[in-house]
Amino acid sequence: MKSQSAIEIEDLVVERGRRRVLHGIACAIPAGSVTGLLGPSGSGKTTLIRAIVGVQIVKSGTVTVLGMPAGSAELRRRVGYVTQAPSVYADLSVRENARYFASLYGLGAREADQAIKDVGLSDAARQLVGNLSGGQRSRASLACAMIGTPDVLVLDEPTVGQDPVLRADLWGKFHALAGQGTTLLVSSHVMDEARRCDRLLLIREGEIIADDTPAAVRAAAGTDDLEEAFLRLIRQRQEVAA
Ligand SMILES: Nc1ncnc2c1ncn2[C@@H]1O[C@H](COP(=O)(O)OP(=O)(O)OP(=O)(O)O)[C@@H](O)[C@H]1O
Repeated sequence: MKSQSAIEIEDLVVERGRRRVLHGIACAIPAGSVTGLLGPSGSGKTTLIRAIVGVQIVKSGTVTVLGMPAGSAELRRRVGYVTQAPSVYADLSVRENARYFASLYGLGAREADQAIKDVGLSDAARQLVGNLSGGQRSRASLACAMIGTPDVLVLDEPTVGQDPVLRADLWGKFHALAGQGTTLLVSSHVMDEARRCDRLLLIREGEIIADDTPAAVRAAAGTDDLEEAFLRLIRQRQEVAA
């Protein structure tokens, strides 16, 4: 059976600062999976994410999330979004932040503490967020976004600044959430993270150049190395265009 799509994008065109940055993107992101959005800096990852969470003005095209137009009021509680800039209160402790976000969902201390544990921040739970390292702060944001188990969780470069052990733990957590039915879209410009995804969307200069499983991307490019595969797919496109 074909898995249902949680996010569907058709002919999406976005202009920023009078420059076209997404050129007619079309893709479908299956429900209950971890999809990696990978591409170089400036390729349009954050812009695409902004369109999915409904905060980006689009020139044309459609973005449908859980069967509704992106940005619909009903999606607010069902879609979690972690931006690159931490979105937690610096003058509250990690625990106070988590409990505050839990209260918005009618949840309590138990769920808040579990989310803190899930991102490996239990030891820092009493610290003010303003006193944390950058990597710890972004994990605090992630914990708050995971509370309430949204149906769709969109994470913009969530593993930047994390050490390799924590990165592996976080990816484990992403897959556990997907196993429970959450659809995750995780952006990264680190190709090493691509192998950890169920599916990949490779984006370059505002165009999708691959939308498949890591294994299929490797096979299409004829290499086991995903970074090399990305380069080969770019070259293939350039040859076709020439
Ligand atoms: N507010 C803005 N006004 C004008 N142009 C913008 C704005 N924000 C981004 N851009 C441009 O849009 C393009 C896509 O940017 P975007 O932030 O989506 O890329 P990205 O892939 O997320 O990059 P990074 O990995 O560095 O975060 C870039 O060329 C960028 O310069």
